[in-house]
Amino acid sequence: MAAKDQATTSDDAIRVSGMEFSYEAEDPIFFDFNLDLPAGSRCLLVGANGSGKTTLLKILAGKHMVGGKNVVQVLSRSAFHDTQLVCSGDLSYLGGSWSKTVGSAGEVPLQGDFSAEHMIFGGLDLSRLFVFFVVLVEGIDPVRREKLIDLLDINLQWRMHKVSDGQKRRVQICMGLLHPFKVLLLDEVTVDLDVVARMDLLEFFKEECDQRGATIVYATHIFDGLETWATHLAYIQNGELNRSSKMADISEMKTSPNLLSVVESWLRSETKIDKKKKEPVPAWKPTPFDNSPFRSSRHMAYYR
Ligand SMILES: Nc1ncnc2c1ncn2[C@@H]1O[C@H](COP(=O)(O)OP(=O)(O)OP(=O)(O)O)[C@@H](O)[C@H]1O
Repeated sequence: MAAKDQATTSDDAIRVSGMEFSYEAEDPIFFDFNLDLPAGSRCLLVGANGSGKTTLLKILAGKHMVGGKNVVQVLSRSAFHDTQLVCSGDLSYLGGSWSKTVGSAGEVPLQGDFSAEHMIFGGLDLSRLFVFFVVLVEGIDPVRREKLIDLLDINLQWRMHKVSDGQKRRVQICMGLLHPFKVLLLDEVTVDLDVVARMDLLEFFKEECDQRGATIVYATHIFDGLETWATHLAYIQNGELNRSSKMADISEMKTSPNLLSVVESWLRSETKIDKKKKEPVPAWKPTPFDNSPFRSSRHMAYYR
């Protein structure tokens, strides 16, 4: 699926070929990185802390520019250059911590009078609003909105400055899902949710992919219930795509169908390799013999 030399198909929702990226004045995070995902897939993005998951999701969301115009394509359009991808709501990114203003929550496309720009210019701070106003975005299918409000158990009378982190997160997720996205990028968004909200949300995502052909990439460290949820898995190690395949093709899952143990074993062996690489070369220590006229090569060899 992901190999550079493997032919991509026209129904790929995500296509990354030969991508290189580095943060300003830093060593490259990605070098010649390739990933293809077919429309309708639900791909888990796994990897150790700092391996590059968030960076990759942000690149797919068009938030970071990479060299070359068609290197990162979402729905056959350039993720960075085609701003309509996000503005239309076809591409939605949900991640990071909840922010108080629409300006930052504007990762979610808001339309109509409640547009992100309008709110920023108005200097309006979402944090004191009734949730009712936050989710009442114009041009949204009311049935879909009701479904999401019900699914996420959102009380429209909540005041944003008086709700818990998990409740804020539910509102953020609701806003991000109001528009029927075609590609959804999720960066560990279920972390504040209780188990019922999380499982219901995963089921909703599954329906979106199965019924509408939407594509989801989900970076997470929480694997409960994901064995049967995901269709694909991409494992990033230090900016390299270590594995990328259909879930059904992961050989380790056939012997132990427990995703947590499988990923844990990958990360543990990765840590061992990294530790070996980092093992310091024993430093040469000067000894009393070094300055002695009687020192022998045997002594020197012993101390080095
Ligand atoms: N704004 C930045 N400037 C410079 N380096 C950064 C920046 N953001 C991330 N990095 C570096 O890029 C690498 C990948 O970070 P990234 O956040 O993509 O990892 P991650 O896999 O999402 O990690 P985690 O599982 O901890 O969320 C890390 O080495 C990190 O230090």
